Amino acid sequence: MSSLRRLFQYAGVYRRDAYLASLFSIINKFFDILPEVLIGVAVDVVVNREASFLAKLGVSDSFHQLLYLGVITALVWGGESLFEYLYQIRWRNLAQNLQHDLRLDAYRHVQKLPLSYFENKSTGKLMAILNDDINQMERFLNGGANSIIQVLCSTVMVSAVFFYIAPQLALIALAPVPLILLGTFWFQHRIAPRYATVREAAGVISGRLNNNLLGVATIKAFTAEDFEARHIADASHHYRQSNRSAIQLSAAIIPIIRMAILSGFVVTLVYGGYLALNGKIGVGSYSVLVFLTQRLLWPLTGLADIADLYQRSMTAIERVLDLLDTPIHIHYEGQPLGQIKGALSFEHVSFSYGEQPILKDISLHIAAGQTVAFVGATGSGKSTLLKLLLRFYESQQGSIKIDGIESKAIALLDLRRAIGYVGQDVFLSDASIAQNIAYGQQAADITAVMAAARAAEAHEFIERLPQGYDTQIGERGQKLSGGQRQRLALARAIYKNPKILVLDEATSAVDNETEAAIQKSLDQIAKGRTTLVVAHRLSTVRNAHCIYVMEQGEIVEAGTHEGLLAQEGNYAALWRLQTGLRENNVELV
Ligand SMILES: Nc1ncnc2c1ncn2[C@@H]1O[C@H](COP(=O)(O)OP(=O)(O)OP(=O)(O)O)[C@@H](O)[C@H]1O
Repeated sequence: MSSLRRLFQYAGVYRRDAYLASLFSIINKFFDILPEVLIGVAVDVVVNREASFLAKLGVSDSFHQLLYLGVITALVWGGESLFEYLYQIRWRNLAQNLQHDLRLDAYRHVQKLPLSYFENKSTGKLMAILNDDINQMERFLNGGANSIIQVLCSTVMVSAVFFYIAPQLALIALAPVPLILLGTFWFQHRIAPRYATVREAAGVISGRLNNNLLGVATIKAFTAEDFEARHIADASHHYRQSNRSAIQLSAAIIPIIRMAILSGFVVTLVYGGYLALNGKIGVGSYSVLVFLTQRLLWPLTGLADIADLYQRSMTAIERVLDLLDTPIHIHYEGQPLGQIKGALSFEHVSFSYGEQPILKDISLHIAAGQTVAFVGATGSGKSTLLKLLLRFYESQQGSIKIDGIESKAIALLDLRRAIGYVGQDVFLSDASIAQNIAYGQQAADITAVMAAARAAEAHEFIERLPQGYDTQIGERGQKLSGGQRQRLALARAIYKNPKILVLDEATSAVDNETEAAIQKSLDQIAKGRTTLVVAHRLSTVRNAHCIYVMEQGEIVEAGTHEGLLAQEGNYAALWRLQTGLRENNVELV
């Protein structure tokens, strides 16, 4: 029940809707049961005529009694239909509203989680929760909730009629009900973990599919189709197995409950018939009881089905609510960041993703408006340092300051708004080029978009595209070349017009000539901004005010290009290597 309680708490604003929907379900059930009682009254009319129940109410003529009965029946059916319509509308709209809220809340929450969360979770599994699991709720609220209420109602209403007509018989006929309810609870308890395994397995399939669809070109290039198909087959097999185990239990419950029902039905049929034969109850009452046993006990077979649906939905909802309860562990709040100059300082910053230290006691100061570069061996921690600035991760020791303000004290969104970032993995949306450059803005300022594209040396290639700035670039920008994608990412950061520009290998995929052109515009753009650049090609960073050479998480050399050459250290050796190869016309770097 705890999942249902959690769902109720979550759906607080819809409580009124849920109560109304439940009320309509109850009224509908009331009308639904009445025809059986009316059959009894009809039998009573034709058997007892002037001595019938209706005659006692004052309708003495038998024919009039029948007419009277006909009108009541029409009203009852009309009422049943009306309230069926009303409860359907309420429950189904409630399902849609709740699902919509839950989907948005879950998505918003996921967006706030730290990057480390995503590194430890498969995207596919998250997709399974955000999509499939949330959709499960619709199934439950569309039918399940109403069915539970109606089964409970019919049990209460029919029991009342039973006790009114034949209390002894009622006790015997209803004896299986508690057993059925207990059995259903037991079943629900047993099947819950099996459904949890099924949902997990569904998440794994979704994860694998997602991974493979993203890597379809690699799969083809390595002719790994069969290999990957086997992976999917394994995941699908696991899904099938876990479902099989759930099905085994789920399929047994209805036949078992039916047997329990059978006992109640046989008792009413035989014992009730015996009472009628001996004149202890009337024929009309007997027929009402037989019909009502049907009406009472049959829906109880459905109870198992409902319990099954309930458990499946609750397992899914539990996963969504757990996701919503995942602590964010990031301080979004903080002091607002007004207009900044862009001075940066790293003071004794140390960081590790896990056990292994990645950055060790880094201290450096970047004056506002300066351009600095980080170079060095792959894996030495350059990107990590930039990510700490954006607070993708929080440093374990030391502090990073912007204009002297501790970055952890700044409102996170303000901090990120002040920084234009081009990461190593360019992410573009399935939208037009203009929308990608003006990313995150409702309306793109096309003049500014073009200016940013010019600065990133992207304008020419964009103009050559058939639809220019309106060209749709496909999912993740797959219709563009790697270099074109990078230039769009750069244009996007420039369009943002930030005080701090962070470029992590932002031009690694473009040719030397384009890079030189970008370099020229960047020299212009960097004016009045603090720019941090990570690059492997040293020629890109030779004009920086300061170049930091990193090795295994430490800054081992720092200075201007000329200064570092004069030091004759790692930088000078790397420079000679890169330019030496150039002199021999080998374009390797
Ligand atoms: N999210 C992560 N979780 C765990 N370890 C990570 C993560 N990101 C990077 N690392 C590790 O941290 C180290 C530094 O990585 P980083 O990306 O900062 O290096 P880099 O100097 O930018 O390298 P490159 O020049 O290849 O881009 C590497 O050993 C890497 O394996």
